[in-house]
Amino acid sequence: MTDAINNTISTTDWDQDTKLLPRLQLVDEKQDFTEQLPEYMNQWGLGEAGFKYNVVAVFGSQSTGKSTLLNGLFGTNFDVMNENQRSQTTKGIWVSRGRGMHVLVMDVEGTDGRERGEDQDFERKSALFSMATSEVIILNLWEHQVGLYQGANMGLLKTVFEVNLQLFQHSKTSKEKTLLFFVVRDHVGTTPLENLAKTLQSDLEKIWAGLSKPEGLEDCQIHDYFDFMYTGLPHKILMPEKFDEEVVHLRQRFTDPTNANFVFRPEYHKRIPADGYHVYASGIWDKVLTNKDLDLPTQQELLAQYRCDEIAQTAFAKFVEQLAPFKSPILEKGQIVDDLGTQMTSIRQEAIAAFDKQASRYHQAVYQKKRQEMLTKLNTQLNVCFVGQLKNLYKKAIAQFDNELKQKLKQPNYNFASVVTSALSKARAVFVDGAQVLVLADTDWSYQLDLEQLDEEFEKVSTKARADEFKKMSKALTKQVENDLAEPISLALNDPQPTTWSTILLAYKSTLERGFNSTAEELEESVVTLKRDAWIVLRKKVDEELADNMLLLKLRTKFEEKFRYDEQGLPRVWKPEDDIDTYFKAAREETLKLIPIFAKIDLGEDSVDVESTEEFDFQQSLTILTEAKQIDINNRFKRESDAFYLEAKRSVVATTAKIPPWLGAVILVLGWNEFMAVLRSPFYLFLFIVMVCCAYVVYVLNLWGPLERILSAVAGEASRIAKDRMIEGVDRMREQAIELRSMQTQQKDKSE
Ligand SMILES: Nc1nc2c(ncn2[C@@H]2O[C@H](COP(=O)(O)OP(=O)(O)OP(=O)(O)O)[C@@H](O)[C@H]2O)c(=O)[nH]1
Repeated sequence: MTDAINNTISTTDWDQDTKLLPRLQLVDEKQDFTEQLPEYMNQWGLGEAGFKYNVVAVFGSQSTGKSTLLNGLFGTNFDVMNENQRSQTTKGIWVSRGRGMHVLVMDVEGTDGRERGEDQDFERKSALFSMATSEVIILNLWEHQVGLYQGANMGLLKTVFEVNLQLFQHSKTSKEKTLLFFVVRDHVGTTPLENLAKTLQSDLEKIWAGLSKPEGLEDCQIHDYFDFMYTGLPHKILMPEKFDEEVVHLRQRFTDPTNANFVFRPEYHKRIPADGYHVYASGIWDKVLTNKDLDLPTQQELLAQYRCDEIAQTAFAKFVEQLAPFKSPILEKGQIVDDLGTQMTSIRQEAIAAFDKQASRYHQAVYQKKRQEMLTKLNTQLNVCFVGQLKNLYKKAIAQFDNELKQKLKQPNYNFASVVTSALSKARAVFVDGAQVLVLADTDWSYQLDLEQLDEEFEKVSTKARADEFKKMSKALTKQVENDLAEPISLALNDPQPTTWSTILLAYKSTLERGFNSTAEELEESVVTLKRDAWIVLRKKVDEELADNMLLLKLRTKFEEKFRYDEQGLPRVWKPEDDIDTYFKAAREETLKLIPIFAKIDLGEDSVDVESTEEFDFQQSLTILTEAKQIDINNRFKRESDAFYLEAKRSVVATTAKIPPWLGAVILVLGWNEFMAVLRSPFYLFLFIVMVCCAYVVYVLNLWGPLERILSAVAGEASRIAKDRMIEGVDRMREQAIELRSMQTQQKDKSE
């Protein structure tokens, strides 16, 4: 701020700035404030001047050569009264820029205006306005007016002081000073300027003392608010050259900061940035017109608020424009903008810089407040992109995790846990790296919640993958167990021994060892389930093998082995002297002893690591046959074995049913003739030998059974055919009988 004020004036060369400067009626006769000031400020090249401009206003009685003085001093072209008409020329307030300098020059309508009559109202209003907007007030007065305490000028000065007190009544601490620059016109020189100044000064103090001061400002001094400067100018009409020379000399005080009497000292500056001057000036005039309380600090604050809002709006509009290209791909297309963090920072930086550039010149408290508001507004907009990009990063991370898992799990020889860990860390990095750079400074943005949610989502995906993996493994293991155990179980159960179950358990364990790969070990909780599943498969296989019929078959086979075969494994041919009952009992007892072996899986010394669940009871799974079932099987087997017993008994009877020797003697005696006839007849002998040979072959090849069946089949067929023939013959006979009877009946009818 200090630097800005130190550079309050910026001058260009008087001689080079020859372009005609346009002037503007700031307040017209109807007391309306112009709307063209911003436009003129730009034309005058002051729009962007910041604090580098000064304002001077001229006050004085009407037709005291004010416009002439300003035109001479500042190169302006305010209207000057035509000598012939001598009527008021300046109406309202006019403003222009000084030639070759950044100075706004205000030509104020003359006071005690004859043409306004007793209307002192405008004088007060213009005084208030000039005091509020200008750093230097030139008070123009004729030399002969000096010392006339009751004169028109004194009334004007009284007004100036009063309005000044009004302007600063609320600001007890900071008293902004204004320079009152008295220009004594037509200064002849007989009374030295110093004497005139003294007279004026004492008059001013008298006026000041006579003022009724506002509450709290009773003791304030005139010098608290004003600095004074006095100068005289020769008669313009009588001594034009001298007048012009003095004016040029006087101009130095307005243009040369190094001049000892330089008027635009920093402490007089109203600290209104040039771009806000029109708002400030029109606001002041508005207050002046409506006769509302006017105090400068409040006005400056109001101006700051208004202008800061305006500046913020412009900066914000540009910011929105710059942000738009990022918003749409993020929000509508779900894209991820790579350098979004950097882009957001730079766009925000640019907007803040644009705001700072102009707004920082205004009331500091207001500026800081508005800056904070602006920052919040920018951050709110940027947050939309932040949140959108986070969402897109979130989706990307999940998709990447899912894809990588699927791909890696398709490859051979993977380790599930390491595949999950690596995919997880990569996908997490996608989100975290992307999110980190999005968190802008001066924000409370955080992606922690999203990260937590993402972790949960990762967990869900990996749980699903784990479940799939488990299913896959379980299926493979079940198949393997089925394949590997089918044969050993079948073999072991077909040859039941006390060691049967330990053989089966051994096969089960070695299958499990081969079935679990490293992945299974990673899936700790699953291993338990897999073991259980494998056990269930084993149990199913055992059930199949020991289904009722299969079990009975096994028992029967075992029984047959014992009962029908001897120790050498040869089939037994029962002889009458054999003790079939004992053999039978022994074989049956031994076979029945197998039922308890089959009935329960005997773990023996082995231990099987299978955990029970609510649905599955391991201990119960060891029981294959319940007590009732065992009894049932027992009974059924006994019934079946009875058949073997009977068969054995029958075969003994068959072998013992021999022809008695006496019957041979009877046959020989009775059949001697036939026997001899056979021996004597070569044909019969041959036939006999053939029959004997056939019988021998049938006996040797044990074809008696089939032969018997063939013969019985042939006999059956022959009897059937004979039966059919007989039925046919009977039918035919019946038909013939019927026919005969009908013929007889016909003949009888004819004869009658
Ligand atoms: N005696 C004298 N007359 C001057 C001087 N300067 C200007 N005049 C004349 O005074 C008359 C009024 O000059 P303006 O410059 O129009 O005075 P003004 O104070 O701006 O007048 P209003 O704007 O009407 O109040 C003109 O005719 C000038 O020629 C001066 O230094 N001495």
